[in-house]
This record gives sequence, C-alpha cells and structure tokens, in this order.
Amino acid sequence: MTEFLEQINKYNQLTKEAEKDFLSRLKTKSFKKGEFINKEGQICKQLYFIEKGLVKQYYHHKDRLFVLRFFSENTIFTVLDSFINQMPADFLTVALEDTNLIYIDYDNVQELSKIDHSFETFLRKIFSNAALYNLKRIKEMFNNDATELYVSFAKNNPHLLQRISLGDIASYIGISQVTLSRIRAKK
Ligand SMILES: Nc1ncnc2c1ncn2[C@@H]1O[C@@H]2COP(=O)(O)O[C@H]2[C@H]1O
Repeated sequence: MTEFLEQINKYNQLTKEAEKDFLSRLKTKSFKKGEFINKEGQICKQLYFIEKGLVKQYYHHKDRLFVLRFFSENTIFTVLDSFINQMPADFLTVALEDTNLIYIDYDNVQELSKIDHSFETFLRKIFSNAALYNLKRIKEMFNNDATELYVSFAKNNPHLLQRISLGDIASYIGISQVTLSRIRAKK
C-alpha cells in the first residue's frame, strides 16, 4: 500500500493526516492475464496503482484497435474521461500479465480532495500530467513515421519490449503487425 503513497508524494507531498486517511481508504484487487479491469460502457470508479503487472488501455472501432498506453509497475492510472466525468468509458483496460492493483474509489477520492488540500493538489497535478502526456502522444503520432515511432517506443520502454506482443506494439504505433515486422527486420 505504501508504494502507492510514495508515488503520490512524488506529485505532491501529502500532509501526515492525509497520508493516514488515504491509506485507510485503499483496497486491492488482482487480475489474471487477459481479464478486463474495465470494459467499454462501464463507468470507471477507481484510481489505480499497479503494484505488479502490466495493462493495456485501448480503443476499438469495428476491426481497428488503437492502444493508447501501456501501464506497468509503480504507475497510477485510470480511464481518464470516464473517471473524471463519471461517464461510460470508450476505452477498455485489460491485464497483459497477472496484475495486482491497489486502488481508491471515486467517492473516496472526492471526499479526500474536499477535506485535504494536499490531496487535491496531487489530483490536479496527476491529471495535468496525464493531459500533457496525451498531447505529446498525439503530436508524436502526427509528426513521425512508423519507423520513428517504433524506435522511440523501444528507446523509452526497453523494460517493456520483451513483455508486450508485436501485435500490441503495432496497435500502439497504429500500423499492422506485418509492417512492424518489416521495420524490425531492417533494424
Ligand atoms: N490514463 C491515465 N490515468 C491517470 N494518470 C495518467 C493516465 N495517463 C497518464 N497519466 C499520468 O501521467 C503521467 C505521465 O508520466 P508517467 O508515465 O510517469 O505517469 C503518468 C501518470 O501519472
């Protein structure tokens, strides 16, 4: 549980009371590889921290699939729009490995941010970071060709390369697995 707190304190140091209060509201849940953490149409009511494992967050339309992001150990995640607006999710999140999550429910997040300014600041910072992350991702997709996108993914995620299938990496870059194999063969 304390790893989640440590991660939060990197965004904004909580007060001692807030730390205690936060820890008392945490729960845990484990998912087997292939299990859904959230499905399309469900309202995401949790802010998660990955203690162990790897998940993929993606969007699909007809037969096309786009991976927004992979989240691995020591990362906080949620389904942003669904969690913030409490609306049905378009994005799905699935465990790519057996995954242990620590989480706090939406209602507890709301309550804590009402009573504690340090927690509210943490929330503002993490959601700003998430927005900036997504803008950077859009720009990267727009400005780079598939080879550059693969090289950048491999450079920024060396620890994940062996853990993610080629099909999923291709869906992150927005190309077919055949095209990705060609790119990798040239490297
Ligand atoms: N879907 C998301 N939900 C919550 N936080 C996110 C999400 N996407 C990105 N972030 C945050 O934005 C941060 C960007 O840097 P990190 O990858 O270190 O960690 C990321 C998360 O803390």
